Amino acid sequence: MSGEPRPRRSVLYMPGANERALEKAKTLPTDALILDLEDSVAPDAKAEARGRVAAAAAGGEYGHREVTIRVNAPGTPWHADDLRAAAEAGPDAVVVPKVDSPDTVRAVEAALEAAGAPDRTAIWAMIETPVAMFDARAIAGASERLTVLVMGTNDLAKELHAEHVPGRAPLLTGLSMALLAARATGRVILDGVYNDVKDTAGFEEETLQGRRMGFDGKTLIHPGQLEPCNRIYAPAQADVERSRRIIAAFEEATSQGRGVVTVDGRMIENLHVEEARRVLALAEAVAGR
Ligand SMILES: CC(C)(COP(=O)(O)OP(=O)(O)OC[C@H]1O[C@@H](n2cnc3c(N)ncnc32)[C@H](O)[C@@H]1OP(=O)(O)O)[C@@H](O)C(=O)NCCC(=O)NCCSC(=O)C[C@H](O)C(=O)O
Ligand SMILES: [Mg+2]
Repeated sequence: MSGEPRPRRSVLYMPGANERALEKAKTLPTDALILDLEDSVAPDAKAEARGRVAAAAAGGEYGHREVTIRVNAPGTPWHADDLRAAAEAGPDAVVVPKVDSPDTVRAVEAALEAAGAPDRTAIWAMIETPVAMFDARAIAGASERLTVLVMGTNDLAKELHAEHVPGRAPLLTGLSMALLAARATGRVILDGVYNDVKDTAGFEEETLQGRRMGFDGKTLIHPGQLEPCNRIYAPAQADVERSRRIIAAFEEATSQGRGVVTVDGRMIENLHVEEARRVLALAEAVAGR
């Protein structure tokens, strides 16, 4: 289920109880949506939000946007009902918070299948606890239905007793461990949210940091974060042109029996050509939006 260069530059959370936001999302330039039943929904509003979110996901009015439902965490009173409702709605994915072990993934998979979830409904696992960091590779590889890891940097900071600081030094170990797990298992991985919705410069700095680390996209909490996020996670025109030059130069070199060449003064080998092809495929997929 993974491996396709499907753009997931921007993945916007919205509170499942907020009807206006659910409606507004149909026109927002986001690659994917997470209709939230967990932290952004008060306990008294959970049941109503569940029905609202399931109807929105089943309604099929979100166009190219992937629609996912974030259920409440395993062990909470709402988890089983959320999974059943999500399975019946058949979204693109069910986002599971606070996944701490491969057994949790398998239990979610079994519950979705027992409730008749279609094959197209993937599992996205949130990696947001210290325990999950140490088991990230086993979690990521626990099921073929699991296609995406999602960083939960608010919960991670809370669990670590860490502060949110520019550069995210306290979180870098966890971010890197989850990234290694995603790449080791061929999964997509999304960066965590930036809480200050008015701080555009801070948001851009953190988004660029995530892209440079290797994330495939970022989770967001406000429509104002969409434009910079889509821009930063799309290959820039200069990268596209350089990728084309790399492929052309390497093809010419190999036709002459050489396995290495320079482009713009830098050594290019087969591995750089693979990366150039990945950039072009992503640019093409983004252009198709
Ligand atoms: C953060 C917010 C509470 C800010 O709300 P508000 O002050 O009302 O925003 P604005 O007035 O600027 O809103 C302008 C318009 O945009 C719409 N809007 C706002 N946010 C969204 C959204 N997320 N999706 C869709 N539309 C949105 C407003 O309705 C306004 O529309 P209009 O009236 O037509 O002008 C709010 O942005 C918000 O609730 N964000 C999402 C919060 C959320 O989902 N949190 C849970 C996920 S974060 C998390 O838990 C990560 C993880 O688990 C971890 O551990 O890190
Ligand atoms: Mg969280």
